[in-house]
Amino acid sequence: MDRPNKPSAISPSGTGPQPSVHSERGRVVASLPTGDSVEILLYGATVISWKANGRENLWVSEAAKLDGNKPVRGGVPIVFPCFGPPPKDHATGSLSQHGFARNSTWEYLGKSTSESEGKLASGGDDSIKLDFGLSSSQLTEDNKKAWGYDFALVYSVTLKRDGLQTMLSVRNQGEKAFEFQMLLHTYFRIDDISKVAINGLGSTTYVDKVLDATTHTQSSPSLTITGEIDRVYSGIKQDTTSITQDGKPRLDVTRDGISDSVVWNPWIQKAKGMGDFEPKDGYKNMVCVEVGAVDGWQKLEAGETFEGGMIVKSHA
Ligand SMILES: O=P(O)(O)OC[C@H]1O[C@H](O)[C@H](O)[C@@H](O)[C@@H]1O
Repeated sequence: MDRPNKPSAISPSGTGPQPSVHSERGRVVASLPTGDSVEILLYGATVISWKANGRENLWVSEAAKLDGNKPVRGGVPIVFPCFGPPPKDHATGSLSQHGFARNSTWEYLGKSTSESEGKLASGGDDSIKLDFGLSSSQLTEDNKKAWGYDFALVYSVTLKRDGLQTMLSVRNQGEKAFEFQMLLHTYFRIDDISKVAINGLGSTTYVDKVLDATTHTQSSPSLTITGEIDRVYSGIKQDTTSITQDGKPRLDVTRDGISDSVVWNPWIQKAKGMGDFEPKDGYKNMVCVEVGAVDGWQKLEAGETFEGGMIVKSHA
């Protein structure tokens, strides 16, 4: 497949410590001189750790399978080409819930570094971009049979000193148009769900999958979570959805090229029902704020490319 970003060696600019990237045993770990780091499994191209300001920002279940047997319960699984159980009468109808991207093994395409405006005092590079690819030829025979389109995904994960950027590019390399949905199913780690508020979704319409699967409009600018929640917000006007903890900014999630978001917390009963969700009271320490294109379908004609992703900022 095409490699849009040719892997480059990390340039030894400046005199201070340099960013580092290690790739071994099915995972890639990158760190900045600040100590911020990101870790990605080739299985699903799942980001399983993102540390900034000395703090882990992603929640991963203690019982998550990291051996390629099951999508990871936590981190940032990639949902593609269908969200949820696919409708039987759609071209994705024979795929499993959330599609195959999260349980396929991706290829590591390489790294590149750059110096953004706020250059580190040490003079070193202050961002590392890691690219991962998945194309139709890498799918299992079953998935190829279930969704026989010629596609190429490139997932770019950029660790910057002021945040994490993830971007999914979907290219139709075949001759037939196809339809898809995509979502970055991010499990954020938080201290205490009872002290968290989610802002930036006011006046937005959402489908409430817990209540009645019908459309509602959020009246309050600030959402607090006191029980199971599974809402699909679409056509969000504000680019940024922010998570506050104890009234203080904790994480800002900015959508890039996409305008839908899912807010999910399984709460007590659903957490109990998931074999790979541990500890059982872990629902108090996580909230999924997922960005994507899941309202209807994105249609890609032959030769077309779609791009959508997020930029997340973690407050100290
Ligand atoms: O258990 P999974 O297949 O990973 O799905 C976990 C959750 O993903 C999304 O947030 C959906 O909106 C939920 O309905 C679903 O329960």
